[in-house]
Amino acid sequence: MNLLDQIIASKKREVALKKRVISINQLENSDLFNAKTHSLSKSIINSPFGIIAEHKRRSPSKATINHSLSVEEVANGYQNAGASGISILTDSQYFGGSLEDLIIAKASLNTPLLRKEFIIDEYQILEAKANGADAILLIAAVLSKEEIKSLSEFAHSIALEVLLEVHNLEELEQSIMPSLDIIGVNNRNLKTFEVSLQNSIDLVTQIPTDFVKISESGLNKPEGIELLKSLGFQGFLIGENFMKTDNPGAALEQFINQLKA
Ligand SMILES: O=P(O)(O)OC[C@@H](O)[C@@H](O)c1c[nH]c2ccccc12
Repeated sequence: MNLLDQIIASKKREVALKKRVISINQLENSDLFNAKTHSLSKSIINSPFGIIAEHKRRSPSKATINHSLSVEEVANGYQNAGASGISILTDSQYFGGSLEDLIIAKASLNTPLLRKEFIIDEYQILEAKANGADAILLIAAVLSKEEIKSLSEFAHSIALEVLLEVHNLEELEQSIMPSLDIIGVNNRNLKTFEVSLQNSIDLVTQIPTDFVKISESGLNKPEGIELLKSLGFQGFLIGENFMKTDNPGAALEQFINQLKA
């Protein structure tokens, strides 16, 4: 079993347990559930570089990245630096995140928030809304076409946008459908952790124009962003490059300044 299979197997157990602790009714009655959402896709297109900056304490491929800063500090730093969106990893077992991180980020921000999670069940989409997310991630590598359809339509029914992550042409062709807002090409293969910008370069022309296009993972050089932008990407999801510093917000600001230069 590869790591991605292990993550999904433990996610299934986690969701089953959580359903017994917090009911759907409780989620739907939470204050944030009925709060107005902000459009991540619009925020990306309305900005010259559309950077979604990620809060990420650790990852299976890198172990510790940054455990010393509060999510509040990181998220505020990102917002002040001009992030178009902020991605909050909520998986605890492999990434050291939590839904509480999302609530804390939401409390001080008006930048669109992405719940970064391995979503396999509608329950997690309700949780995303109840904890302040504006958008959810769906990963094509772990979902069937039918699942992507029903989960994305469900997200739209509660005013959340959907980022679909693909890693190769097969995944893209199988899963493209109108109920998606943003298509993200992951440069990291979640099964082997290999990173290559070539994934983004190869797939960009295959993504229909009606979707916002973003490139994800392993991005750490302004030149890479400029190249990908010239090929048609409108947004960029970046975590480790900022999180590995003592001041992720300042690192983002510096990165954006280099892009403008
Ligand atoms: O830290 P990086 O290399 O800049 O990558 C950010 C983001 O793309 C990555 O965390 C990610 C992309 N898809 C995911 C799916 C699950 C967990 C994490 C991810």
